[in-house]
Amino acid sequence: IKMYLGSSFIQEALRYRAIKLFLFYSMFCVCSLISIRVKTSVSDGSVRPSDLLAMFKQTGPKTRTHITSAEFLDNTVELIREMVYTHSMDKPDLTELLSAKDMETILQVTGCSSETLRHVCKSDCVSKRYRTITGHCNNRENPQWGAANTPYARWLSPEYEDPRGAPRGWNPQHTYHNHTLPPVRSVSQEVLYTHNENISLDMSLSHLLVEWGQWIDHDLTLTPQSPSTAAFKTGADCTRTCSRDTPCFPIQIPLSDPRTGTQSCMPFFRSAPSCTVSLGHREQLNAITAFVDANMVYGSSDGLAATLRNLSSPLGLLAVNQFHSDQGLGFMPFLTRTHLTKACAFILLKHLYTASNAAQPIRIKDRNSPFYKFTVFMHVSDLLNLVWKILTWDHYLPRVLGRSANLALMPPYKGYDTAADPSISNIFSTAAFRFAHVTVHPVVNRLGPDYRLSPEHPALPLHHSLFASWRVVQEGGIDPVLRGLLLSPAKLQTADQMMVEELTERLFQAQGGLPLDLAALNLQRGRDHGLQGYSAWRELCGLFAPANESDLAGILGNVVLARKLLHLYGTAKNIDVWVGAISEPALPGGRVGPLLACLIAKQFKALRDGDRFWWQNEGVFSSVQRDALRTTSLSRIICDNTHIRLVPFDPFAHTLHPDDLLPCTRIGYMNLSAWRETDTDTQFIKTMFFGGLF
Ligand code: HEM
Repeated sequence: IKMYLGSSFIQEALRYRAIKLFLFYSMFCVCSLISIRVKTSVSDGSVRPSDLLAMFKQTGPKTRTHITSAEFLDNTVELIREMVYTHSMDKPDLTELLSAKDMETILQVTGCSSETLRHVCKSDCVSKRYRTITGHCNNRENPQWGAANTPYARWLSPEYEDPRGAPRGWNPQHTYHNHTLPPVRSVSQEVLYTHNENISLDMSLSHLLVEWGQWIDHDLTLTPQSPSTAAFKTGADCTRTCSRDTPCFPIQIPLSDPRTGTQSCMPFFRSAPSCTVSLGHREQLNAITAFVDANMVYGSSDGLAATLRNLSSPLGLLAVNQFHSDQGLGFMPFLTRTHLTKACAFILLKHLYTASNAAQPIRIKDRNSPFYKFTVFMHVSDLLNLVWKILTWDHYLPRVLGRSANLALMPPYKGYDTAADPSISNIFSTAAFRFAHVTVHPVVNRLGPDYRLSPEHPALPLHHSLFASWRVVQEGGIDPVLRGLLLSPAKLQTADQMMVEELTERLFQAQGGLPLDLAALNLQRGRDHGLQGYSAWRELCGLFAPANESDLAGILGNVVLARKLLHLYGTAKNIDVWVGAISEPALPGGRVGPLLACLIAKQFKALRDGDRFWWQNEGVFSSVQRDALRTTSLSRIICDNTHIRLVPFDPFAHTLHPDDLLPCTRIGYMNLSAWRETDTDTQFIKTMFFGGLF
């Protein structure tokens, strides 16, 4: 017989949690309002690296509403667990304690039921023809699949430190498979650390390929932090004791670390939880659509999409910056006040914005122009997201996976598969697609029109280029940077040169404050999301799990590295999956080993097969249009949207010498005549979208 807790018990928990949450958020507002540190930091040029990271993960109002509900739910569930907890009851299972009706009440009061509500999909001709900006209803039977503000998919269940979802390693003494987890910073120092000088180069790949990966990533994943973290940043976040009620999970600095003395830990804030109906384990959410739909250009919400468009014309073009241009070519506009949150927890951003004068263009000399967004690709119109896909699947992926792995893992397209869930998986965003962090070169070269280093704009160490969009405006526009990317090779990933110290020792340092460490962040993020260890992921991919040092040395092709990892982790089962995966030697012709190839291909295959609007799907384009699309090239895009007149035939391949470049006149155009519309089509669009106004 089931003994449920009963409604009054649940009501009590909800009431108590609501009050606590209210006080919690009010406290943030007060803390933030009295904080003059952030305000002044804008003008004196010292924004803390952790503030920049939070800005990096900045999200819109829809995401914030979702997170607030999810945190309320998370807190309530925890309170119920605490209230019924006894020592004999190790893992109170809520489904045993709550009736279906009580669960529904909890979901409703917290707001999670409306967040997880099934979307009703329209069936008019517009929805048959065009994707929604939020990604909903791409799959009509499962409208949430791939939509913005939905939880990441889990390909393997998470393993947290406790039923509530405490991150792995929360208690450093906690053992997994009879071993404790090493501090992430020790792994970063002992396995990943690489001097900036004398790094090996990948002489067959341009650095543009690496940047393309990051660009695509911004189309696929954005994991928000809890809004409440803004308030923690206003205090001495690193030294404060983080309790289970606070979303911080600082990265400890081991005694052997050169940072000891200046820093006792690095700030780290947990990813926000997401609303889940099952009240099971903690999940994280993707704030943007999963689909490769160029949402980093067009937005993932109707509100943002509208502000990014030039609504004064019927052409559906993007809005351009009214104050600055790249020698006649448009930059994206500055963010307006409406993009910024009114929520107290995001007051940090508000301070930054107010300080840089909302009504006026941000003074670009200010070197702190985080709200200034630009991209060379913005000149390109709606065809762009198709071009995106072709460049990614046909040009980028074969180089990352290697030709034969690409053929094996990405078989030819067979049509839209309604059973394929295109949602981004947690492992992909938290570990697999971060593989490219180890291919980032520590220097940003800027080249003049003749593709030679220009004395006017010398090469920059990477940390001087991050969050320095003002440089593009003041130091010659996008062209010198793009030429640099075209002619510079990528960094080669090797077992003894993993991640450059620009990223492990100087991340976001240029703005002041103690720098972050990207390797440590990746590892800690994996633990924050409860990702299982290396061996479990190998097994998921049908690869054998190493049982001892010689197995691991065999897989990694390197005894020293295997020994180092086992010295730190004790067992291959515990190796954080990101570091285990990047330690595997690359497959022939590719840049990743077997585990990463499996995980990356699985994700991209799901994105292709589970997208109703995939360009090869019957009925999306005519065969003439498909043939035209295949002739697209990144070189042509560069020629059409910059002042660059000499380009490589294949911009993802490394070009050794400027003499090997081709004039733009020799780069073919995509034939757009296949898109010429009939009068009926034009009339249809005018009526549907503009009510016949134009
Ligand atoms: C200069 C180069 C880069 C820098 C400075 C950089 C920095 C960062 C930082 C700070 C994070 C957040 C870390 C955390 O707190 O969890 C991150 C996340 C991530 N990065 Fe990079 N990254 C770079 C290049 C790349 C490239 C080339 C790729 C892929 C090809 C990539 C893929 C990702 C992914 C998938 C995430 C997770 C995003 C999310 O879910 O929100 N990054 N990166």
